[in-house]
Amino acid sequence: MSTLISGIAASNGIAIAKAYRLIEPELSVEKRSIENVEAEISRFKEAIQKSTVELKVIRDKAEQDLGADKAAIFDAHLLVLADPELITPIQDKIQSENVNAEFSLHETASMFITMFEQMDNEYMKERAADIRDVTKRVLSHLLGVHIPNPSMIAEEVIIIAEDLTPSDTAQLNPVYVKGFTTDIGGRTSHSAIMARSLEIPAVVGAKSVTDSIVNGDLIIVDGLKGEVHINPTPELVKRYEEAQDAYASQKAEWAKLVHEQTVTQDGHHVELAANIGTPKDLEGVRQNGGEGIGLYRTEFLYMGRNDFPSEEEQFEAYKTVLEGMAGKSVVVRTLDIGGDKELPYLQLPKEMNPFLGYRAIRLCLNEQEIFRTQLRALLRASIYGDLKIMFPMIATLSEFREAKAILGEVKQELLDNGVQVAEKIEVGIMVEIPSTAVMADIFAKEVDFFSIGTNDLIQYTMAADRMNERVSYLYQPYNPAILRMVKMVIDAAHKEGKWAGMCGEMAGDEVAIPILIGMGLDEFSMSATSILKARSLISHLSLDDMKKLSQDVLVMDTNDKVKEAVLKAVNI
Ligand SMILES: C=C(OP(=O)(O)O)C(=O)O
Ligand SMILES: [Mg+2]
Repeated sequence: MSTLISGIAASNGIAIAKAYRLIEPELSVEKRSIENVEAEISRFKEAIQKSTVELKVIRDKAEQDLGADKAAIFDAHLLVLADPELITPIQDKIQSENVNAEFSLHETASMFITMFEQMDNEYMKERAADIRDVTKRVLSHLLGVHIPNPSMIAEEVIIIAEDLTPSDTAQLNPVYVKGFTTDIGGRTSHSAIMARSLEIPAVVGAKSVTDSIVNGDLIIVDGLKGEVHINPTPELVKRYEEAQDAYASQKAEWAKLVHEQTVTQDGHHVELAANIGTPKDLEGVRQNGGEGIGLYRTEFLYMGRNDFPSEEEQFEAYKTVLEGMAGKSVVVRTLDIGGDKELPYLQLPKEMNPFLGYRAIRLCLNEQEIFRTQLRALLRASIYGDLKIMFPMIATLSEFREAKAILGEVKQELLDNGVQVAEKIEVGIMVEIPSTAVMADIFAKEVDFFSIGTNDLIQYTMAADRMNERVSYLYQPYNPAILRMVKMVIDAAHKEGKWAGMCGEMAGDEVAIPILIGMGLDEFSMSATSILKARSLISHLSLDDMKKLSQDVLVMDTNDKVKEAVLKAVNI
C-alpha cells in the first residue's frame, strides 16, 4: 500500500528513487565499569582506526566530487583523530578509572570542547567544532551505529531529513541525489532555495517523513504539487514517469526562449536575472538564459568549511562570476550570515530569536575585519565585469551610510596602494525589513538601487518565521499588505531615477509576476531554473492590462482574492 504525505512544494520536478535517511543516530553514552582494561583500550583503538579509514575515504570522495575546499574539513578531522593530546588522556582515563571507552571519550572530549569554546580565539573555537564531529564518529563505531555521510552517496537516492542545513546541501551531489524531503522548513528556507538552484525536486515541511520512511523505501517526490509517496504502487510509478516526461517536454518548450529578451506583448522590457550561491551556478544561469545575476548570496563561500575564506579566495570567486557573466550586471550581496545560516568557526552566543538578532550587516558593521576583507576582494574583482554591491538587512539609513563609508575607505586604501578598481560601482540595498520599505522614499535619494527581499520582508511583515511550517500559511506574497509595500518601494525608486528589482522568491512566482509587471518592477531575480518559465509567461502579458490589474489588487482584502483575480485575468 502506498502512503501519501503532503508538504510544501519547494522545488519543481518529480523524482523517483530509494530513500536515504540523513538523520543523526542516537549517540547517548552510559558509564560502565570494566574489568579488562587492555581489551577496552583495544576496542577504543579499533574505533579510532575505523574512523580514520572512513574519514580518509570521505575526504577523497569529497575532494573528487566537490573540490578541495569542501574536503579540507575532513583533513582537520583526521588531524584531531591522530592527536595524542586528545587520545592519550582518553586511554589514561579508561585505565585509571576502569571505565568504558564511550564514557571516557565523551567526558574527555567534552572537557576539551568546553575549554576551547570558552577561549576568545577563533582558531580554538574551530578546533572545538572539529572535536565534536570526530567524537561523534568514534562513538558511532564504539556503539555500532551508522552515521550517514551524504558525500559518500554513490547511487540514485532521495534524501529524507528533518531539515537540511546549507552546509548539508552543499555536500549533496546532484548526480546521485534526485530529490529530497524534510520534516520542517518552508518555501523560502535555505534548503528549499538550494534545491531550486541545484534543480533537485523537493518537498519541505512534510512534518512526518523521518518517522514514516525507512532506508530503501521507494519514494516519489512531487515537487510540483508538494507530495511525497512512500512505496507507491506500480501504477502510480507509471503515472509519475509519464508526468516526468510531460514536465521534460514543457521544459523543452521553454528552452526555446533561452536567447530571447524578456518583453511583454506590448513591447515593455524587463530584466530576468538569476540568484546564485556559488560560481558553479553560472552554468545553470547560462543554460537558462539569465540576463544577469540579481543576487549572489556570498555567504555560501563561508559555509561548509573550517575557516574564513581568504581575501584571495574570495577575489577568485568574484572574478570568476564577473568574467563568467561577460559584462552583464552582477549584484553581489555582502555577507548575510546569522538567522538559519551559521558558521562553525564563528561562534556566536545563542539567541532567542536569531532571525531578529545579530546577523548580516549588523554583524559586518561590528566585526569590521570580516567586512573589509570581503569589500577588498570585491573591489579588486570589480574591473572584471559590471559589479554592483548590495548590503543585506538594512534597517536604518545610518546603517547604509556607515556601510557605504567603509566601502569608500577600503576603496581609497586600494587606490592609494595602486590597485585598480572599477570607476563606477552601483551600491544598493536589500529591502527586506519593513522599516526600510516604509522609508523607501528617503533611502532612494542615497542608494543606487533597491532589491526587494520578499523572503524576509514577508516574514517580518507578517511576524511569521520563514522556517516554521506551522505558520507557513502566513507566507502570503499576494497579501495587499505586502503588495502595497512593494509598490511603495518601486515608486520611490522611480521617483529618484533609480531602479528597483526583487530577489526574493516572489520574483519567480507566476501569480506575482503579472502584478509586479503592472507595478513597473525593473528587474526580477530568481532561481535560474524559473527564468524560462517566467519569460514565457511575461511574453503573453500586456503592460497596460497588468497596470490595471495591479491597481485593482491593491485595494482587495485578502491574499486569496488577489490570487483569484490574477488567475482570472491571466492564463497561467
Ligand atoms: C532574497 C532574500 O534573502 P535570503 O533569502 O538570502 O534571506 C530575501 O530575504 O528575500
Ligand atoms: Mg533575506
